Amino acid sequence: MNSPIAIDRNEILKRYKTIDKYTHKGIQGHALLVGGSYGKIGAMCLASKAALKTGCGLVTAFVPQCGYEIVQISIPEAMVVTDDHEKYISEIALNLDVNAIGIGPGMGQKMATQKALHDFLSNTSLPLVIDADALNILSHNPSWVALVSPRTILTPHPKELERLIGKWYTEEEKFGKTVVFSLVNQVVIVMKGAPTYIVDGEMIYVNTTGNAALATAGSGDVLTGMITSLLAQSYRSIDAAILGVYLHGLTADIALPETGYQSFIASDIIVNIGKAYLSLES
Ligand SMILES: NC(=O)C1=CN([C@@H]2O[C@H](COP(=O)(O)OP(=O)(O)OC[C@H]3O[C@@H](n4cnc5c(N)ncnc54)[C@H](OP(=O)(O)O)[C@@H]3O)[C@@H](O)[C@H]2O)[C@@H](O)CC1
Ligand SMILES: Nc1ncnc2c1ncn2[C@@H]1O[C@H](COP(=O)(O)OP(=O)(O)O)[C@@H](O)[C@H]1O
Ligand SMILES: [Mg+2]
Repeated sequence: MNSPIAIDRNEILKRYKTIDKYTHKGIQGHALLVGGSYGKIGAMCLASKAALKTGCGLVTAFVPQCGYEIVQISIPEAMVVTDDHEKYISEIALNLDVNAIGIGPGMGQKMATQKALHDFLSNTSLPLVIDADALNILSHNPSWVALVSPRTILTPHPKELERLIGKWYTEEEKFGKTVVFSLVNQVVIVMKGAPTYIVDGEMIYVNTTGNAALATAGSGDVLTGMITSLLAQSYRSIDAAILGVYLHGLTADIALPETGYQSFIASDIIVNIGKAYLSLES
């Protein structure tokens, strides 16, 4: 295994793009977030708001009908399109001009949702982030991984990674299997944890920001929104993954003196994205 490249400020400044003075929301990128189910619409609220705060121009959330008012009221800046089903996603039918899609947070794994994911993957070649239940559905249906477009970003936590690649017995075996999965399927894998590693074929990166405050409900959902936003802003997959993971961790480092480990919640990541960006400008 190649020794990992540290994702530090230097690596970030090689990739970070400042905003053009004359940009407008129409060219700043449109991110679509797909997910949510009854009782887990919050995951989509977090992902959608994080996408907006990471800088894309437009965000649309695709949720089951029970999520309509929740997302509209909690994030007035986001647009909402609903599935035909009340409580879970049953068909991802939309006719929108978007630049990137993040799918999975809070989505559940109902049979109809599984079929919806299958049909969606068969029909999209847009830049994509696959997280949470969308990853779990792929683990249940391994042949569907072949439907995933090259350069797609997968963001598993350790349990989701195990479901995807199978059990490992040593760290070396875990990385070996992840590298093979990345090479065979041509995907970028964000191995979330402490620390987070990013695997792009044989290239392995290790993040240097973040702390245990991030061990809180919804912090992965926020990361999905952030990376999807960066993809929508035309960052290459590997750069979106690297920059998203770095900024996400940096928010927790910035907030820690005020919140401590215990009272930091996923919304605090979103609140501190601005300060994380500003620290790149100074
Ligand atoms: N407000 C909302 O709407 C929210 C909605 N959410 C949505 O809920 C759905 C289910 O997602 P989920 O991740 O909670 O469940 P699941 O895949 O069974 O994994 C849990 C198990 O994985 C493990 N594990 C996790 N991290 C680990 C680590 N760092 N290091 C080691 N192990 C780790 C750990 O396993 P254990 O160690 O207990 O065996 C843990 O018990 C999903 O759609 C998500 O988006 C949530 O985001 C919450 C907020
Ligand atoms: N102890 C920790 N130190 C640093 N980062 C952590 C720690 N625990 C969790 N994280 C980060 O928090 C996020 C958790 O993601 P995930 O488990 O998908 O949360 P959720 O599904 O609740 O949104 C990941 O980005 C992970 O790297
Ligand atoms: Mg998660």
